Amino acid sequence: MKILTAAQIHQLDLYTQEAEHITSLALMERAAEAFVGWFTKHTSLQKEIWVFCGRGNNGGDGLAIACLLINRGYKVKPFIVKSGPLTSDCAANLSRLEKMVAVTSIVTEEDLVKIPANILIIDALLGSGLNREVTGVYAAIIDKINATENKVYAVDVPSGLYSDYPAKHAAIITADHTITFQMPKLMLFLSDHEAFTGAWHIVDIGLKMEGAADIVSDYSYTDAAVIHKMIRKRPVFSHKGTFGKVLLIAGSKGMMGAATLAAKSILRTGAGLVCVHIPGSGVDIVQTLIPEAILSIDPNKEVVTVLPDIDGYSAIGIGVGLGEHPYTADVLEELLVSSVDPLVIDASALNILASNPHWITHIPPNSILTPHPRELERLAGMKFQNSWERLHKAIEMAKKMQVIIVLKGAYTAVVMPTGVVHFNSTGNSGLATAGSGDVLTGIITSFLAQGYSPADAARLGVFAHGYAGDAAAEVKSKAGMIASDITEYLPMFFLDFEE
Ligand SMILES: NC(=O)C1=CN([C@@H]2O[C@H](COP(=O)(O)OP(=O)(O)OC[C@H]3O[C@@H](n4cnc5c(N)ncnc54)[C@H](O)[C@@H]3O)[C@@H](O)[C@H]2O)[C@@H](O)CC1
Ligand SMILES: [K+]
Repeated sequence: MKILTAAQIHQLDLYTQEAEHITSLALMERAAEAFVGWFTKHTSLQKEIWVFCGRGNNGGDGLAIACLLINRGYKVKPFIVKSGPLTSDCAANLSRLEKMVAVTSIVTEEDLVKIPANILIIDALLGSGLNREVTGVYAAIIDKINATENKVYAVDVPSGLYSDYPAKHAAIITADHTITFQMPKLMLFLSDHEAFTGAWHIVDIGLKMEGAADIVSDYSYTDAAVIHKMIRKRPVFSHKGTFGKVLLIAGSKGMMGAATLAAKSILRTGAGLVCVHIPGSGVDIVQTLIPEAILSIDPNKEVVTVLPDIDGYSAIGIGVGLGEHPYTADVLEELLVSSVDPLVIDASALNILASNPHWITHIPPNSILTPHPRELERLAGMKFQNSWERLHKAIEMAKKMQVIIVLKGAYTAVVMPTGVVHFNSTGNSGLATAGSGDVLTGIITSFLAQGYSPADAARLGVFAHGYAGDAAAEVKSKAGMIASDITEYLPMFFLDFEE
């Protein structure tokens, strides 16, 4: 699903109105109904609801929401900012609401009343039309709402947060839930914004998505629909060679578990065969834990010192648990120089690269690098001030290096060599556990070996990893799940998307 800017969404609104011969007021009513559908499912009738509405169409949504909630028996106290003129749809909903209940006007800060405890708040002050710093009466209301302990539900976006770029001002609603219309906005994906957005949820307001076909966006959201189109069925007439042969160069003394996790994930993702090149001391461990894997044994017991024969493999992954011994670094250099096809590069291999930045030119184009934020900082040779800077540095690096960067975290960003970014939709905080990255490397390498393009292998891999993590968390809990559970729940992904 494309992620559109506020201006592009407005374009889509107009397209929908024209295509369906409906007014903007009717579309606003749909948005209000979609919000209320979510809201009534997740709240009870018991608490009074204060609805704060601004002068634009976000405020119009708030007023329409208030009407709908009153009709459903909720006790509602609405407020309208009247520091200037209202948009026509906002005014239309205000006169409708005023026939049902008294609406308190807020013209200046003096009109603000004390907000009691134990109510629910709907924030419909400012939406995607925000185009300047928030000051004056809007800022005063936002501060007052944020100072209470009440649960806050933001309509479309938390008021004060721009949809497409970070805000510099302080007056931004800190919502518990953001109910966003039709598609996620770019700002919902930045970790620094979690305090403002809370948990966010997409509700369908029936915009005609074919109107977005020609709209160009550098950002997209990898949801289940995308994956259903991407994933291929396994052919009936197949043998293990059909599904690719993976070489994994991994492990060092004390970190053989990483090699095991990645190798097992390669197999659980459906590759036909995996050969793991490990130091000698890991043989019993890996052979016992994964009898299905073939071993290539390094002459050194503790670290990888020799590059095995790389011919005949459909994909090669390097880095998990390797350590950064100088001999191991030499192996990485040799692999980079002698490879033509894209590689999957993770963990120790990324740190070795960060220490040897001149090797970057040897990385085969379209290779997949899977750094977590700290590893990206080391690769970039700088500290990032915030997640916006981090994302933009990743885009710059992916373009410059002509590689795919999988920037790991909530909504993992898969950044293409073109600069296009695909945010992932699956996963939970339980994935932030030791070994989870090793599992991801295994999954991506496996998809690559099965003939998916590097771009698809990265997006599929990240989605499947998150999906398996969600399935694991349902049974084992977010805190209680461990990396090997992600591997064990990978079959859930294939049952739901391939079978
Ligand atoms: N466009 C449409 O057809 C639809 C829009 N919808 C709603 O409309 C919202 C967008 O509405 P608008 O474009 O009217 O904009 P907003 O309601 O977000 O903003 C209202 C007005 O506030 C002004 N403003 C901007 N920044 C300000 C600031 N810092 N301080 C004070 N005033 C400021 C703007 O000039 C704008 O006219 C969406 O977020 C969504 O909630 C939905 O009803 C669905 C349909
Ligand atoms: K809002």
